[in-house]
Amino acid sequence: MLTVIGLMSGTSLDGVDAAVIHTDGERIAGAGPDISLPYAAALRQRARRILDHAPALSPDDPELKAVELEITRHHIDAVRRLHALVPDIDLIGFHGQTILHAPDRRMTWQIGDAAVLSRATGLAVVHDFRSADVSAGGEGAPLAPWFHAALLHDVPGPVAVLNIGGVANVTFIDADHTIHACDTGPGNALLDDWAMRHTGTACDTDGRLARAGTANRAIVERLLADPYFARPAPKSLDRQHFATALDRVAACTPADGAATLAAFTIEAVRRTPLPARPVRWYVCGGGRHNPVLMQGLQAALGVPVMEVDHLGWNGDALEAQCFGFLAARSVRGLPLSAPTITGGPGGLSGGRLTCAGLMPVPAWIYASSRRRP
Ligand SMILES: Nc1ncnc2c1ncn2[C@@H]1O[C@H](COP(=O)(O)OP(=O)(O)OP(=O)(O)O)[C@@H](O)[C@H]1O
Ligand SMILES: CC(=O)N[C@H]1[C@@H]2OC[C@@H](O2)[C@@H](O)[C@@H]1O[C@H](C)C(=O)O
Repeated sequence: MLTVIGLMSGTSLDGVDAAVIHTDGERIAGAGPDISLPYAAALRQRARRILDHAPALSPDDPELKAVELEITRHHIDAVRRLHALVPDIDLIGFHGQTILHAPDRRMTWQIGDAAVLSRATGLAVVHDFRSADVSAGGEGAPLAPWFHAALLHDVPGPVAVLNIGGVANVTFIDADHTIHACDTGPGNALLDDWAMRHTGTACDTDGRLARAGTANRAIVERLLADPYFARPAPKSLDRQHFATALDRVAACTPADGAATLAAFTIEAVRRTPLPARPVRWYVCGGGRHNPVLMQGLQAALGVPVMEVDHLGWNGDALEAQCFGFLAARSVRGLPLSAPTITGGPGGLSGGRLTCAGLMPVPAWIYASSRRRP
């Protein structure tokens, strides 16, 4: 078993989540402490501008480099705090910040400097988890299903795990424990942008705005006419894929617009084609704190919908733990790709190892059964 710090900076751009996990990339022996370090509003805005302009940006763009360094600094800070609590860390799993995701153009771009993180912490870092799959023709996402399936190994299927982050993604585990996955559609990102526009807050806290409004069903149907929803899984999304949805609700009152965007997220989940009907849905990600989304999902799905916390999981640390787990998979050469998860070839591993902080490289890395893509 390795003791790994997993790091995630999600599409909501709210900050770094960091968590310690004990794992060999197949089983999970336990979890350690976790923390979240929020980005200040100014950094969120700068990161958001980078994300909005990413398709046209050069990798050497000075503002991109400055934001990348600032984001890396937050990750270093998060690792140092956890390392002080758990001294025997073997490895870091560093997702970075996705600023662009276009698998159809064989492109996925996560910023964050793994060499700087490794040097600053003295730890080996696995990063760039999605590129190998995308290069091989896969979606490069979602990757969390590997972790969800490991956590659910003794839970009878069919069940679904729904992650409501900026984008939402589902892991479906069938009765025979085969895994199917895809991004379902928007998560919180549109609601966050709408709330910022109308209330100046980073999200529709506790669904207060949406609860006061009425969803415009005609607009929801038009939004669901996006070709993404007709595509079969596996499939994945860029955070900005549905950005024009905000124009479609522009004439609504703030409350009705929020209710309509919440209904869009819910209806996209309901219409996601799955191999069988889950008997239960377990929800993780920040969207589970929004009661309008949770109650709407319960009504739409017609089977129990509960927070993953009911399973004893830590719903707020889950993605960070996941990238610790995936780092352990990576150094062991275990698959990160699968035809029914990312659409990439079965058996393909992923992630890149950087040991800039270590001289010599720890022996266990060579002792493990690493197979590089
Ligand atoms: N009390 C709350 N009420 C409403 N929404 C909330 C609340 N708490 C968190 N959220 C939502 O959760 C979001 C953060 O979720 P999360 O941390 O899962 O996102 P992420 O890690 O960026 O996502 P991704 O899975 O896309 O990488 C916030 O942007 C907000 O929309
Ligand atoms: C490209 C990218 O960063 N995708 C994220 C995003 O956030 C949610 C959804 O879109 C999912 O596909 C993925 O993250 C999770 C952790 C995943 O890979 O499973």
